[in-house]
Amino acid sequence: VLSSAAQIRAAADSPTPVLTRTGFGDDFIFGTASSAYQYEGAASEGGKAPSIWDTYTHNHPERIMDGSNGDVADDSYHRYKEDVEIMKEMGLDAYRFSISWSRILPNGKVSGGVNEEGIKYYNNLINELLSNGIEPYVTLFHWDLPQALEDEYGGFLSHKIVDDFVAYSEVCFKEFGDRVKHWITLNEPWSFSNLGYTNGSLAPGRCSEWQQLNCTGGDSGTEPYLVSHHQLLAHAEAVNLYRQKYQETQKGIIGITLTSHWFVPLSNSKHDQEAAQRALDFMFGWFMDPITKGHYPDCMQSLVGDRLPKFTKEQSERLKGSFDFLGLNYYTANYAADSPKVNASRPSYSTDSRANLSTERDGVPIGPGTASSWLHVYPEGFYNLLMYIKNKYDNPLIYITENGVDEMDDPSLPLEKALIDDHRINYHFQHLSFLQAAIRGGVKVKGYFAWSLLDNFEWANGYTARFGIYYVDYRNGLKRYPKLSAHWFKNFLKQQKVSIVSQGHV
Ligand SMILES: OC[C@@H]1[C@@H](O)[C@H](O)[C@@H](O)c2nnnn21
Repeated sequence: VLSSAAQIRAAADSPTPVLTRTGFGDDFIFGTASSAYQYEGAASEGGKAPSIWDTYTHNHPERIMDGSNGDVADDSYHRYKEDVEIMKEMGLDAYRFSISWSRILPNGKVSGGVNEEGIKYYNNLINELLSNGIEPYVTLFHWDLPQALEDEYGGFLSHKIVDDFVAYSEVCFKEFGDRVKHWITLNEPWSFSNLGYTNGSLAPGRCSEWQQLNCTGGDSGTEPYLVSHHQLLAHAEAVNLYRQKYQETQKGIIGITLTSHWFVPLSNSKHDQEAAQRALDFMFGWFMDPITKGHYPDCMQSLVGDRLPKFTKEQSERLKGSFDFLGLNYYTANYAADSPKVNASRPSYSTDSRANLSTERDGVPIGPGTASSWLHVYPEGFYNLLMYIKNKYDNPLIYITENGVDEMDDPSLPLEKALIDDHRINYHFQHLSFLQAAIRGGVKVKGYFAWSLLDNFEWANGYTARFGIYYVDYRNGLKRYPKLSAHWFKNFLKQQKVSIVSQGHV
């Protein structure tokens, strides 16, 4: 690892480090990723009913940095043709987007009726992509649960979600499966469980009272584990349905998108090295172990005890191998230090791992900071995580379904300055370089989706954090403008050699 990391860092520092598209192989696809609530807008249009994100942002604008919401977002519901034209002009191969469950099934269930306007929108989007030579990669659930299911039985807190998710998935397989050949059941079940139910920073905003985070109820020591358990069961049943009823005729592949940080021991002590492994198990193994081995990681079973739900034998069998490919989202790394003491009277997912996570060592950040407090740039963690997955989980087929970086929205910046994003070019150059090294190291990665094509609604950060390679002018009709990184990506995709750019590019 070090030799590769050192080699790549040296290459990046050399006068003309270059990266070429051909270095990834002819069957490697490049795309950009998005999600329904962050892009579509038309939140109460076209027959769509509220999702928990509509409710959360409307009832708790104080929990969003700029008090904003996804009512309009990037208005991709109306502007998708313009967005597809941008993708085509850039030479992108694929587009990852999610389907809004409550746009297809307004009350969450088939019995409540299918919204034909919703079906029509996604058919139009899929057809527009295909007619422009762009492959659709479709996520079924990207956190925007129908509010009706949250109201009826607490959403993913209840086992009832499994049947409703499978029924919703079947509507999508039936309606779009003749053209959609890459399905992702869930986006980042870790984020939905941990951020929605441990610290309540995402919808539905639940956590223990003692956290004093103004949550709407909840228990940080039990609900994250219940929600993850039901997400895994829902995922496995949807995959089974696809394989039993649709895969033979539709010939698509289905997977799940998991996210993980890389974890660096805070010191070389054995305790901190073991803490880094526990942190990986609690973030990535929480889901990867069940879908490869049929059970949770040993350290979770021993440290969480009876607060960790158990799989039946049948559920374990259903889960094992329940993916044709792994979608992997990588952004950053943390330091991990052993933290043996916990307050047993205040159990929480965040302390169960006995690993204290941080983004600095002796006051020095693990990497350059960004507009998101959780995101520090650590490209070699990408290589390390990929090699770890290859070696520990039998070298699965992987698509990088998200990788990207943001900058703060700065209303005082003139537009031409706001479009200069050297940091984003260097972020993608470095991560693509480490990705190429991992592929040379035998990791089976067949695609890379940058997060994101457009600036968009960044959850609790609202529109204050910009992740797009295209700038969206929210103060002037949502007009799209290519940032420097869009030109860089276009050159890269057109087989031209690309490099990092010196800071302060003019
Ligand atoms: O925060 C930037 C992006 C979000 O906008 C995506 O919705 C989410 O899938 C994600 N996971 N990690 N980072 N991200």
